[in-house]
Amino acid sequence: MDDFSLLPAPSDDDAFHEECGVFGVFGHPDAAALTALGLHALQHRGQEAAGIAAHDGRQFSIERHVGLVGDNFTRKAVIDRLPGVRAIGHNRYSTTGGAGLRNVQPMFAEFAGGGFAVAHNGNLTNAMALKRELQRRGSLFQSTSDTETIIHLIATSNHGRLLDRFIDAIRRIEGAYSLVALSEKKMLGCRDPLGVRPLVLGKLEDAYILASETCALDIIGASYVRDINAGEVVIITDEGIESLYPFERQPSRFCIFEYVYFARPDSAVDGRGVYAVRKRIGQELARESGIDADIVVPVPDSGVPAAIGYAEEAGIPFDLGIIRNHYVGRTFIEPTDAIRHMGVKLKHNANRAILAGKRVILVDDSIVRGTTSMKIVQMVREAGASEVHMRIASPPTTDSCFYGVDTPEKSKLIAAQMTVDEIARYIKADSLAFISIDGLYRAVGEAKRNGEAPQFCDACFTGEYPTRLADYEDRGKVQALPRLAEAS
Ligand SMILES: O=P(O)(O)OC[C@H]1O[C@H](OP(=O)(O)OP(=O)(O)O)[C@H](O)[C@@H]1O
Ligand SMILES: NC(=O)CC[C@H](N)C(=O)O
Ligand code: SF4
Ligand SMILES: [Mg+2]
Repeated sequence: MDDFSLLPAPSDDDAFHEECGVFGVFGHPDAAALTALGLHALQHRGQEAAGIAAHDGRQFSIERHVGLVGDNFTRKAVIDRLPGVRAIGHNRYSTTGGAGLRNVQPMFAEFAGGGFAVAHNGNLTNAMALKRELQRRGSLFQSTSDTETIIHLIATSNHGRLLDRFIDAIRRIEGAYSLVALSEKKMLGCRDPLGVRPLVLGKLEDAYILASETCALDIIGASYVRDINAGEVVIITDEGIESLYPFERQPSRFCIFEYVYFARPDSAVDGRGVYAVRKRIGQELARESGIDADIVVPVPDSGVPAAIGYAEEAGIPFDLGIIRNHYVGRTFIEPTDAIRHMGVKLKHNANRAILAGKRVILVDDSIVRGTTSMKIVQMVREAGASEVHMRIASPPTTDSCFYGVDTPEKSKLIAAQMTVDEIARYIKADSLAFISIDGLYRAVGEAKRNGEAPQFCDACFTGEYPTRLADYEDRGKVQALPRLAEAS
């Protein structure tokens, strides 16, 4: 029977969740410690689990833990168990397979030719079809993650050298992947042919660094060299760095939502500074849907740069009318149902002194289910605001992501069910406006969206997916459970 668990598990939570972060160091005596720091800088990309694999020239060692980097990779004893000048690491937010330990990355395999560890940000859209085929040919899967298919494709490839086997494998997978891998002699970095997920190259003294975002280079004092290109494989050895393009070249389709929400504002991804893009989104929003008001208030933290841009463009004062509690981890669970239904203000609270009697423009990055916006609008009104206008720094989210972002299924996305006016009534805002898709493209530096050949992946706003969705199209045909019950 087939395994439905390879389909992205739709999030049951309120919002968009993060994806994953990858990091690698080749040629530094503190490789594992630097990797722990890099993963800490990338913690926003995934908080479920983290792992580091290192190689000391003779053997691999690996540590994988459920939980945060800071809770598991700060002790010297842990870093000492990861010796060597080469290491790779991963922060996980699961998109395929459960959150249990067997799916935590990096994944490791003992091939006939040596050990191999791989860390993956993204999500494969044909992993289930490949898994079925591989299982029929005898592959024994140890996890329910999509990433493991890459390992079996390498193991069963007809090619000889590991690099050729790796290339053979990535030519068979579809979807989104930024990979960092470690073999006996090499570190590999690679982005899928459309470059949906980010990956940058850095240098620290003689060491090469690979990271999802530049903020992970900054934390270790590494310099930014360049982005890995869409469809590029870089091979880092003691001799230096080489690059290959094993796919037919095609225009890239970087995830535009990285600029809206996922990436850290102090990062540059795919060649653009995230903070500057977010401010420009706010400016575009103010031009497109400006309204008379007394203050512009961000929904912290993700709404802040767009709100600053909005306020600047509109000439309306910016103020922190909502304060965020920074100690609310993503995993805080309200202790009882009764308390959960009270809509406890765990994360945000109104700053009454700022809001009372004011006409308020609230700026947030996105509306997914509408839960956050509804709570915040109510909170701002209860604090005495005379009007509440909501402005959103992305177009309506109408479709799910299959490329490494954990989104609710389409039926749970409020913008897939309601018009903008209906959403405004639902969240009880005096007015509501989303940035237009062309406004978003202007903010990232394009004149407008090219409808024939969009410059980015924007499928969660347009429903136009840049790849086939083979597993999703097959979803009716398969069984619903992984064979082994998983703790998550
Ligand atoms: O419409 P909803 O389903 O409520 O989701 C939308 C909210 O989800 C995200 O925030 P989240 O609270 O996940 O994290 P953040 O603190 O990083 O903004 C996003 O920034 C919106 O505020
Ligand atoms: N969010 C991600 O990039 C997840 C990577 C991979 N699909 C997993 O579930 O482990
Ligand atoms: S569907 Fe949305 S979140 Fe997913 S890769 Fe495309 S733009 Fe990014
Ligand atoms: Mg938010």
